[in-house]
Amino acid sequence: MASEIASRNILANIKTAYLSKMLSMEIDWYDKSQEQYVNILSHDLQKMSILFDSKMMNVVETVAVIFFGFIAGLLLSWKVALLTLGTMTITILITYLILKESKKKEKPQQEYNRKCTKIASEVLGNVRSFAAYSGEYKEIERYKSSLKMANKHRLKHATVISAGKAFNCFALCICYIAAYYFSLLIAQMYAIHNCTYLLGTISNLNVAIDSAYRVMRFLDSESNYNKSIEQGIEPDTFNAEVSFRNVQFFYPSSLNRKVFHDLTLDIESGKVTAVVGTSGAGKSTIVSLISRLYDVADGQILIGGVDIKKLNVSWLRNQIGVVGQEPTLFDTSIEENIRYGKTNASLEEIVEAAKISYAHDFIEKLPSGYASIVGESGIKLSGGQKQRIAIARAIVRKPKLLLLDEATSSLDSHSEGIVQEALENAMRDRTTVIIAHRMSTVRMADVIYAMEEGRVVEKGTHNELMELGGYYYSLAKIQELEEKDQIVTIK
Ligand SMILES: Nc1ncnc2c1ncn2[C@@H]1O[C@H](COP(=O)(O)OP(=O)(O)OP(=O)(O)O)[C@@H](O)[C@H]1O
Repeated sequence: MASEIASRNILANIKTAYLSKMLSMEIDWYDKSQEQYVNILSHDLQKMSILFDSKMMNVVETVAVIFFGFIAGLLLSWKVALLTLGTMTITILITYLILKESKKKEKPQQEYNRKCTKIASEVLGNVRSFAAYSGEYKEIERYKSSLKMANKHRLKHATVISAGKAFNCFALCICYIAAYYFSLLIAQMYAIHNCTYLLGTISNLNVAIDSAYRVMRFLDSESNYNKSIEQGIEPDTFNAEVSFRNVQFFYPSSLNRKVFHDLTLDIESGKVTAVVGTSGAGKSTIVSLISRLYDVADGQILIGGVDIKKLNVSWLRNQIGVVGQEPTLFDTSIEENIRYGKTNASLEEIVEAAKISYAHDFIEKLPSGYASIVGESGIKLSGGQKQRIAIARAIVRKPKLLLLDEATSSLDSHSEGIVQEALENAMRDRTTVIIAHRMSTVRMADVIYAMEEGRVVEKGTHNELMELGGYYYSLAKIQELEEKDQIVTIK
């Protein structure tokens, strides 16, 4: 039993360390190797657990049986028949009770295991969102506590089963030994049974050792992200002025394709800057670089005049609010979903953020209000409602810089209207960068950059660029035609 407790704890620690390690990796690592390591999480950790399987503990039981065998042998004489009958009756009764109790204990254990799997898949599937909100540590804690609870219940369950097994072994010994007057035979039979089991698992053992080797090698590998979390300066104030200076960039997973050759652009503090362009022009990459999910290959990104590489990553991300195309909601309450933006936010702050993002009214109408559970990936809410919660999450931290990456593009025109209003409310008195396909969402921007294949081809206000009659103008006209086409098709 003690070895069972120890082995389960070791396995739980390895699982937590593995998830923590994955979350401590740079985003580019995810682009390259996440799939491979998720496989390890689901495959190798599973296989490796054979090393900690309770059946392996039968070796311990064998020793116990031999011991009890000798004790029982000493007791034998004229009471054999009575002893056998009595023991059998008690055994059946105890087995029934143990089975009943073990069923009860198994349920919570399974529930916590399911919770662990859910947390791991939520976290790994939305790693960019967690990085943006520095939420990985909170998740590791959640995973750890669920794993701890699963193990606690597993141990309760194992205790009941082990107690039953121990009693049955004892009872069996007494019965058989009493019948045959030959204790060692039974002990040997049991030992042979366990050896047979060990032989049967030899091939699995090889797989388990192999898997354990891979898991340990990964845990031993170096993670460069941790260093940057601890390093870097944290200026007293955040000046939301961003400058891209001759930036060259390629994604680590496709080194042969440069996204930016020589990108220079300025985001002025307190203004709304929009970036438009065809698909693949590099618009979203700008958002990833400002959040420092990746580092530039050459050139510089300056924030408030300081090279982004000199700033502390967590501090930087805490100053930024990001709203992406697909809102990432987690299967917890609305309140907790908004709190992801600021871990220590009070309920008042959460309500205030929800009011700004026009989410408060619909939240209040839900039966449990802010305590309503949103379901897996926010399934219980509409697209527009989810996006308004995502906006509340982005602004609860009162970010100096707001990055909106196609924040309305996945919505239908009805939801788009209200979300657009919520965004305009959120943008007030903030430096904002809008990445958008649709011209309607960028008209009001102070500056618009039109991009094509990683280069800025035009810069100006909507009116200036329309008058210019160039790239932006043609994008706007194409869109106008497409929208008309859609209206005709719908009619
Ligand atoms: N994680 C990644 N790994 C490798 N290449 C990527 C990655 N993300 C984007 N790219 C590539 O980088 C280029 C710029 O992508 P980006 O997403 O910035 O474009 P975009 O202008 O935002 O496009 P869209 O409007 O379709 O979202 C594209 O060629 C894209 O295929």
